[in-house]
Amino acid sequence: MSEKYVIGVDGGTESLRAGVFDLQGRPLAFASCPYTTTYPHPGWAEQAPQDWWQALGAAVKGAVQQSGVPVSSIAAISLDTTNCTVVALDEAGQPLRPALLWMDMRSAAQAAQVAATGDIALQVNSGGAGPVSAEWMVPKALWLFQEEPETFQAATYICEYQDYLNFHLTGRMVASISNVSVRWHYNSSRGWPVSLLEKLGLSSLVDKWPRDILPLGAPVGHLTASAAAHLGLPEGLLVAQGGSDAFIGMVGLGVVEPGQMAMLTGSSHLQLGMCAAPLHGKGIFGTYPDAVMPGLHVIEGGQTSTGSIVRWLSSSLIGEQGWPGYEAMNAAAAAIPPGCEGLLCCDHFQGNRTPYTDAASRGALVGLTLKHGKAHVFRAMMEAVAFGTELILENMRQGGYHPDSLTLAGGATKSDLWLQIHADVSNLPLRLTEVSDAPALGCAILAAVAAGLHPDIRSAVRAMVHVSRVVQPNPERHAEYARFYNAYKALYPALKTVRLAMEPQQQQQQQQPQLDGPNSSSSSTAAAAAAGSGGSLLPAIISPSILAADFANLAQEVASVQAAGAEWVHVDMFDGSFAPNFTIGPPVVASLRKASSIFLDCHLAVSDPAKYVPALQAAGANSVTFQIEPFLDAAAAAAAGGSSSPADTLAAAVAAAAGLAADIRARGMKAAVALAVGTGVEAALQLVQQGAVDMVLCMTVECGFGGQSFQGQVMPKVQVLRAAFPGLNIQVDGGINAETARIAAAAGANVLVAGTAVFGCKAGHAAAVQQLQQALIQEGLAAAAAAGAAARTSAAVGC
Ligand SMILES: O=C(CO)[C@H](O)[C@H](O)COP(=O)(O)O
Repeated sequence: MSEKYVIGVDGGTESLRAGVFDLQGRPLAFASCPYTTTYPHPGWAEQAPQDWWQALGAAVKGAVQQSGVPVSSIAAISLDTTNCTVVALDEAGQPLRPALLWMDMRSAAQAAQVAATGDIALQVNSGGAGPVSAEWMVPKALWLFQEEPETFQAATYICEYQDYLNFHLTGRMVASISNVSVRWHYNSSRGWPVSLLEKLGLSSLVDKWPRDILPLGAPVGHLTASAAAHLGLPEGLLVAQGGSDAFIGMVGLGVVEPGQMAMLTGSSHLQLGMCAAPLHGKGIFGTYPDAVMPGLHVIEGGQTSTGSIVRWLSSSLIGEQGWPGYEAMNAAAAAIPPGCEGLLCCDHFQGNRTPYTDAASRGALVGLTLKHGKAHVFRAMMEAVAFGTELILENMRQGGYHPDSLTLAGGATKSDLWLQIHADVSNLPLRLTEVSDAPALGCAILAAVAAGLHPDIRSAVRAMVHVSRVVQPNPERHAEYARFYNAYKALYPALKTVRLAMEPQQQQQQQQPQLDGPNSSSSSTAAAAAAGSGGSLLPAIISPSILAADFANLAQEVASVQAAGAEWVHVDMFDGSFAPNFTIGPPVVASLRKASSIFLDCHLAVSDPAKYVPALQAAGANSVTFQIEPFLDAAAAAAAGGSSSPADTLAAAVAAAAGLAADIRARGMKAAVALAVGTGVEAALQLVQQGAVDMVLCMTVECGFGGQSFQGQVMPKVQVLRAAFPGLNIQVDGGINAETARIAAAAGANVLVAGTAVFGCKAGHAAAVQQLQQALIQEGLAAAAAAGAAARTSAAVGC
């Protein structure tokens, strides 16, 4: 059989690049063709689809010509594009207006409307905590619907750059599973986000989307005569389905097995990992089922400014005259020890995508002295980017995803020093592959699979992706970086406080509730960071208790408090035995889960909590809190009449409670322990010390009924826990209102459960949630100011 070749096309932001590859993945030739982006208004970014088509023809012809291979030996072509780049097309596929490029931000208001629906489809934005990005399909289509209704109505198709090209190549309108899963809120088990669109009054959008969704590497069709003439290829040539550029890059990097993670570096960093099971959580985008490999899920993290910071340093700050070149800078920076002799950088020059999802966050250089030079700044920036990556990975690990390696493509691979810093900080091997143009190779792989030249994607990857180098982490360096990484983690909450202090009052009010910590499912505030948490990423969370809600309208009540800014709801489950009331069981939790993506914070104030844990898992609970008293009572009963010391009895209770907590966690839920008003703090201290629980609930009323008065005598327990564990989630529940919230926050609580104060608030749920958030924020800011003053005083004394 004569040699066969495939073409991979990467439709990027600025240009389209085509490559001709052999079946071992070796590129024979590449050709690129640029196109123009226009910015008609601030935040808008548009491209002309006709330009893409011209660029495709020119680049493919150029690459084939340069490769020298006969066109008859080309077996298939596949392409990826930027995403989500939205086009509105008529029946013939002609654009009705310029395309809204992926980075187009005009639909920010629509994105907020999408987020306010609280629909289950939004699970892929930080586990439902959002925010929704204006870059994505539904906000962009909603903008067209609201702002250009005539275009929306006239459009036969509202789809992607990808779909436009495939339609003109083959005459077939199909979507890629990759694009629709990652940016259209499509879910391969639930289908189109029908309930989301219904809530937006946008149900007609589904009819404008391509009807068929193809997996990667599936045949789309064959080149039409006119397309073949345009590309200089034979009519009838097979076209294989590609998808979103970065996600196809995963294939080109050989990232197709669970645990593997791709890191695409350039002006930004994108982390894309393969997971065996679905996973959702704060600060995590995805997981997207089947988006790349059938049966696997893709997890996504991202840093908005990475290579761009280094470029800013060289071109804007230092300038051509003073910049000795990357080689010299790398050599000088390599001679500086980890931690840059006290210089620490925050890489958020363009905000933070994950884990904080805070567009307003900003960069910083902290610890500057007259000794520091440009090589220190250069290294501090590289370290900051590596710390930012590690924070994303740490957040993913806490959610249950453990990457085993990073496979890199892009600009960062040019610096050996930067690679080693990444490997050391994250303690992971870094793999580099022979073909750095991973998206184009990914397309070539998909083309080869569609043509039957390799049996499936995995085999094709084995044959066509070759690891050229592995950078191993240095465990000693990893340990050395721990201190600086922890300092980096303290930067975001500290800088947020500084930023708020610099902003006008009104802006502060708007921003404070968005101070998100990555490891919760909540809005968070500066309060916890300032309340003695030592700069940890502790969130501040409002968890309205549905005990005070209208039980006949629970779904609406929950949607309403979520829209009001609460990202947890507290579900009190009393059995009439432990607590003198009989409330809700797992079936209600299951119904709530169907209706909402909100974080379900379930409190089992029952005599036998273990009995309900499997049912709560099946129901979709996110967190299970159990009372410690049944364990204390059981241990005391077992010890009665024997010779056990009180310490032994306590240890037995703690061991049994830790066993239940482990079971809860093994089932994928957070585990928490609750203390009744009169119960001492010792067992909780031991459970936290052992790392057995994620949160301690200090009840501030006796369990049973809402509407009771806050019992302030509980606060010393909160203070003891906070002093011992700065990073612990401490919840208070009972009689919490704006006034008592301040007392609890000042003591160190960062998770407030409030029933009557939220559901009984005459001014509405939003006003109630905001009041509670403000109480936390003001306590936090006051504490931060005090901490800052103390720090300034000691520095002055030191002088
Ligand atoms: O657990 C509870 C009572 O056992 C309730 O969650 C708690 O009391 C909240 O209600 P309120 O804010 O009305 O006091």
